[in-house]
Amino acid sequence: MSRLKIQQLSKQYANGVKALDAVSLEIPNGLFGLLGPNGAGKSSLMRTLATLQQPDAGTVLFDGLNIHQYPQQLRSQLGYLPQDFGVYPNVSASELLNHLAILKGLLNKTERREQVDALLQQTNLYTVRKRAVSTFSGGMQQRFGIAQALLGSPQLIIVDEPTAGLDPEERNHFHDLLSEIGEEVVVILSTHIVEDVYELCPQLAVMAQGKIIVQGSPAQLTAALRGRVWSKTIESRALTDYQLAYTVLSTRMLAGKRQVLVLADACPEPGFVPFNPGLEEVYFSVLAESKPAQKATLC
Ligand SMILES: Nc1ncnc2c1ncn2[C@@H]1O[C@H](COP(=O)(O)OP(=O)(O)OP(=O)(O)O)[C@@H](O)[C@H]1O
Repeated sequence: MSRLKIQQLSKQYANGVKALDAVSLEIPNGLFGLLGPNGAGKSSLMRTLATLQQPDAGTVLFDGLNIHQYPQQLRSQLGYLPQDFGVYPNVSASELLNHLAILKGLLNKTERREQVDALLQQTNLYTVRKRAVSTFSGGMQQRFGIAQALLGSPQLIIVDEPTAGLDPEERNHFHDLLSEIGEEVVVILSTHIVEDVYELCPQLAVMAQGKIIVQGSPAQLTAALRGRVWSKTIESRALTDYQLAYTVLSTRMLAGKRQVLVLADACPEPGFVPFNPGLEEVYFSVLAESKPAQKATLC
C-alpha cells in the first residue's frame, strides 16, 4: 500500500527553470530508487518532499497528511540527508549527533544517549565517536549523515545522492546501512548511479527534465525492454557512424574490441545480435527516448 502519494507536483524557479513538471508517484514502504541524470529535478523533488520548499502546484500526502499544509507534523517523522550535507563544525561525532538529537526533539537525556550510541554503532562510527566529524573521510561523513537522518526513528527517510564520490568499499558499506534500515519505513534514494538502485531498490522511477518517465520494479522495466536492445562489435573508428545512424545506448571495450548497444525495435543491420538488457540499458533507453529530438531508427 502506498504511504506517500505525490500528485501533479510542479515547481518553477525564479529563473524560469521548470524543475518539476506534474510529478506523480505512489511510494510504498521499503527502499524506492529515484534515478536521473544531473539536472533532472531529483534534488528539487527531495527538497519539496522534505518541506524545505513549497511546490507551485500539486499535493503530497504522507499517511494521508498533506505535508505542505502541516509541515511540522511531517518534519517530526522525517529523516533527511541532503546532497550537500558536507560541511561540519569542528566537534566530535557523538557531541554533534547529541546536539542534532536535541534539535530533533529527543529531550530525555538517557534515551537520547542510548539512541546516539546505538546509531554510532549501527553506522560503524562508535570507535571514532570522539573524533571531529570534519576530519572524517567522505564515506564516514556520509555514514554520519545517515546516523543523523535516523535520529528519532523517522517514518520517511530521504537520501539525496549519498554515494556520489565514495570509493567502492565505502559504497558497499553505505548500501549495507541503507538495506538495514527496515521495511516498515519509506526510504527514497535519489541517485544517478544505476547500481545503487539495482542493488537496493525493489521499486524505482526514472526522472528526466522534471518528469517521471517510467516507474516499476527492475524486473518489470527490464522485461519491457527485452527484444529492443542489440549488440555489435565494431571498429572504434566506426563509432561516430553508428551514433549518427542509430540510438546508441552505450559503448564499452571488451577484450580490446568496441561493443555498441543500440536501441531498435528490430535488428538494425546484419551483425547485430539481441542483447539481454539490464537496468543500465533501461536507464539509458529511457533517457534517449525522453530527449525531444529523436533519431529515426533505420530498421
Ligand atoms: N534554487 C534554484 N534556483 C534556480 N534553478 C534551480 C535551483 N535549484 C535547481 N535549479 C535548476 O533546476 C533543475 C533541476 O535541478 P535539481 O538540482 O533538482 O536536479 P538534480 O536531478 O538533483 O541534479 P543534480 O544531481 O545535478 O543536483 C536544474 O536545471 C537546476 O539548475
